[in-house]
Formats: sequence, C-alpha cells, structure tokens
Amino acid sequence: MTAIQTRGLTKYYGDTRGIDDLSIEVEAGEVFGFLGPNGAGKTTTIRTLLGFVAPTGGSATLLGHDVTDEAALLDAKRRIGYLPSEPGLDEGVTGERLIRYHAALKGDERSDELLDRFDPPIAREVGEYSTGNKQKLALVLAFMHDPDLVIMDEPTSGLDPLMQERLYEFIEEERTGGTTFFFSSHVLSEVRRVCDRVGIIRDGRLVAMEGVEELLDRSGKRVRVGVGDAIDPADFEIAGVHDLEVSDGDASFMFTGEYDDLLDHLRNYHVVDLDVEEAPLEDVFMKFYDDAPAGATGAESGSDSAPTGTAASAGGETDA
Ligand SMILES: Nc1ncnc2c1ncn2[C@@H]1O[C@H](COP(=O)(O)OP(=O)(O)OP(=O)(O)O)[C@@H](O)[C@H]1O
Repeated sequence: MTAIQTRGLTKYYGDTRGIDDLSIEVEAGEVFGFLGPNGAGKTTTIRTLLGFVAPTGGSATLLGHDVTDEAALLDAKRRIGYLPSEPGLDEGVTGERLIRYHAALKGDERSDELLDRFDPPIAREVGEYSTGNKQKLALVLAFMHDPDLVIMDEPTSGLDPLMQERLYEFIEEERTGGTTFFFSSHVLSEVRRVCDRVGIIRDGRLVAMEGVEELLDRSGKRVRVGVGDAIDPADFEIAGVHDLEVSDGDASFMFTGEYDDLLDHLRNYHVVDLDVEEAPLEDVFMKFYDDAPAGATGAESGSDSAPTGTAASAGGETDA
C-alpha cells in the first residue's frame, strides 16, 4: 500500500514558491527521509500533507485519503502521528494534562511505555520545560495512539545524543512493526542510519529520490593513490575520475568508473599506497545542495509553529 502519494503537489504563498510540482510516493513500512537546504520546501510539504495549508495545485493522499477532503483527512489522522519541528505545546498546563487531553482526542495505546522510554517530566508545567523536554513530550504525544504513519519535521533537533540514539532505536523497532515514517532532516548521519530512501528537494522541486545506499553507490568512492614520482594531472583524465587533486606523488579523486580500467591505468605507475573509501556523506548530499541559487540557501524559514496544545495530534493548525 502507498502511505503517502503526491502528484504535482504545488503550494505558492502569494508569489512566493513553497513547493512546485512535487511527486512523491512513500510505501507502507518505509522510512523516508526528506532533505534539502533551508527554504527548500520541506516544512511546506509536511504542512500541505497534513492539511494545515491548502495546495495551490496538484493532489496528495495520506493512507489513501485525499488531504484536501477535510472529512477524509480527519479519518486518516486517527492513524497518523505528527511531530512538528517546534512543538507548539500549551505552556500553561502539565505534560500529564496534555497526555490526558490527547488520550481523549485520539486514544491512548501506549503512553506508559513511551513515557518510560523518553521520560519527559510530565508532572511539571510545559512552560518550564527545556527544548529537549518539550521534544520528548511531543514524541510521546505523536506516538501514543500507535499510528501507522508518522510525519516528523526535524525530529532530533533539540535532543541530546543519548535521546537521539533512543529515537533512532525506536524508529527502527517501529519500522520492524510496520510503521511508515516520513521525516525531514538536516542530519546526514541520521538519514543514513534510519532511512530506506531519501527525497532531496531544492527550490521547491524534487531533485533526487532513491535508496540511501544507491545514492552513495552512484556517487562513487574516494580514491587516493600514492606513486613514487610526480603526477601530471592530465594523465588522470580517465573515465569516472572527478574532483581530481594532485600533489607531488599523490592523486586523490572521486571515482565512478570501472575498477578494471582504473587498475589498468595504475599499472603505468609504481603504486606505493592505495586507499579506496566510501564517499563522505556530506559530499554526496552537497552535490545536490550546491547548485541551489543563493535565494534558496539563505536564512528563510517557514517554521511558523503549530498553535497550542495539539502539536502532535496531526491536527489543530489552520490554513495559512
Ligand atoms: N507562511 C508562509 N508565508 C510565506 N512564505 C512562506 C511561508 N512558509 C514558507 N514560506 C516560504 O516557502 C519557501 C519554503 O519554505 P519551507 O519552510 O517549506 O522550507 P524548509 O525546506 O522547511 O526550510 P528549513 O530547512 O529552513 O526549515 C521559503 O521560500 C519560505 O520563505
């Protein structure tokens, strides 16, 4: 089953492009990471999927329900969890009270277990919480009705390394149990760690969508070769060599070609050192980010947060 499907999904805020012609499919049981530079349209995508903003074009379904059909979306949201980037929780009440409120709204299948795991200080008023504790509470609220699909906007921002690790382990366990995840992230190591596939968005448009490992494979390996003598860079202009750097008797480059051809070429040298390693994750992703025009990589942020109380209920935001 397809958990999320968008076809030509478009959202303009007046003349400002939010997302443009976005077509994505996320299969049930998949962990899908959504990456892109600041202002690329990640939050807009999430808010459009959840019906907080109305699309200006195209279509989208969540768990088979049309997101522009209010009744259908409400129905779908019973099976959806949402973790916004800045949980707009009601500051004047205790965490305990918010949990009770959410239980009444959408049910409570597992808040005890989640409280054990994430441990927010629920006896205290939310206004006294640190950013990390708000995030922990938002996690409990997002998962307590045991959703089939969870949408998260930068879920580990604000969490300390121990909690981040706890969340990764939790995502892995939930995925084994069949839960689908769609989440935006800037943290490449976490994308690698937990995602099956990634979509990369730039200037509101999808520029890549594939498996994380395929993306890394396609990006090739970093090769460093040491030879006794000086190297003429022109000698290394062979198929599959990119980003060549030569110094004295060393050549370093990204390689996407055939290894037999490379080994044939290296026979021309007295090789004293050879190192082949996976492309750094940053290099792989920055390729997609780098070409972005300056406007898309600035400090724009659409992280206008959810209004009070219902941040994790996949409800409660209004159309913008
Ligand atoms: N409510 C809004 N009104 C007007 N423009 C908006 C609004 N929300 C977002 N935008 C614009 O839409 C574009 C996409 O923003 P969005 O917040 O979706 O990007 P993002 O990828 O989530 O960025 P970040 O990584 O910084 O959170 C940006 O140009 C942004 O300025």
